[in-house]
Amino acid sequence: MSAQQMLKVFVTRRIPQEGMKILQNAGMCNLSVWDSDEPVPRAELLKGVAGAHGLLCLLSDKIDAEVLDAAGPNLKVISTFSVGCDHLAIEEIKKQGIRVGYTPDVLTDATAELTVALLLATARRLPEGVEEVKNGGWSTWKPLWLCGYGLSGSTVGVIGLGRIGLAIARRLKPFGVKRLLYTGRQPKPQAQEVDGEYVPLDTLVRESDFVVVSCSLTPDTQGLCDKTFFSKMKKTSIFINTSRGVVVNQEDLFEALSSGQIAAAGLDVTTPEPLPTNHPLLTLKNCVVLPHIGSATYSTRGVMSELTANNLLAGLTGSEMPSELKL
Ligand SMILES: O=C(O)[C@H](O)CO
Repeated sequence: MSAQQMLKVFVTRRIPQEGMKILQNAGMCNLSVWDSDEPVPRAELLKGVAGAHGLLCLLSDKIDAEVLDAAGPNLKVISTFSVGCDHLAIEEIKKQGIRVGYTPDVLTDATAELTVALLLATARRLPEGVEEVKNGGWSTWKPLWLCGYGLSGSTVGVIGLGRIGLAIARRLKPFGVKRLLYTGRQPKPQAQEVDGEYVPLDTLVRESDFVVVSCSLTPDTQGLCDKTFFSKMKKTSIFINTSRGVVVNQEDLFEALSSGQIAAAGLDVTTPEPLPTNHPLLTLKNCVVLPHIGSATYSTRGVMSELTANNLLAGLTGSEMPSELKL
């Protein structure tokens, strides 16, 4: 391709080299990269995207009408380095005939593993235990010290038995989980594999010892876990969220945790991200907060990078994408 025919691509962050190599070797992209580990400032995003044919973005970039306007009519494809697409103004994007690539499947295992790790860390109070060892709080073995809750014989409720929800359920079952409840828009045939019982949300919340949120963020799930929701949970139950922070009303969660309405919570996602270090949730011993690391294994991030690059190239050439979001 001649220099004039090269297609402009704006990449909003430094991404793993697997994807960068694919873009560089394609020989059709005039690449402009926000070469930093930190998010691109809004003004730079608007400047960088101007005239672009392709945009490779992250979940921390809000891609709305303003960005699409700044990009102009060349923009053919947006490829996001994420499975979640709630940062994209889908209706606007669809109206403008822009294709969207995303990264389902490749991060399912990593995210499910992290969810199990977070659930166990929260239920068995691992961060508290580690802290006590360091600060001299470990005086001797005591019968009731640092006791938590186990999965054996328990009821687990998964909100959203999609790819990741099912992978979580699959991993939890061998811990001796007695009942596996799930909710969602409709029953899923694949739930049979984990003996999943499709129940109304109200039943799931009331009967589960562990409530695991694994749904996508939609208008229906935004703020789903609120005061009423927490008030129905058992006092001994554990709440886990590895989907999106906005699914939870954090003030209501704080109240539920600090009043003893529920036993503990483990969150890999919050609102905002990062959660300010003076946030009330961080003052609670029974709340374990991680910095959105569900998919953070080296290999997963490498494969996500590859897939994001291949989606982008397919969008630029008008061919079939490995993973295209159906708009
Ligand atoms: O949407 C995603 O991809 C996850 O939240 C991070 O990998």
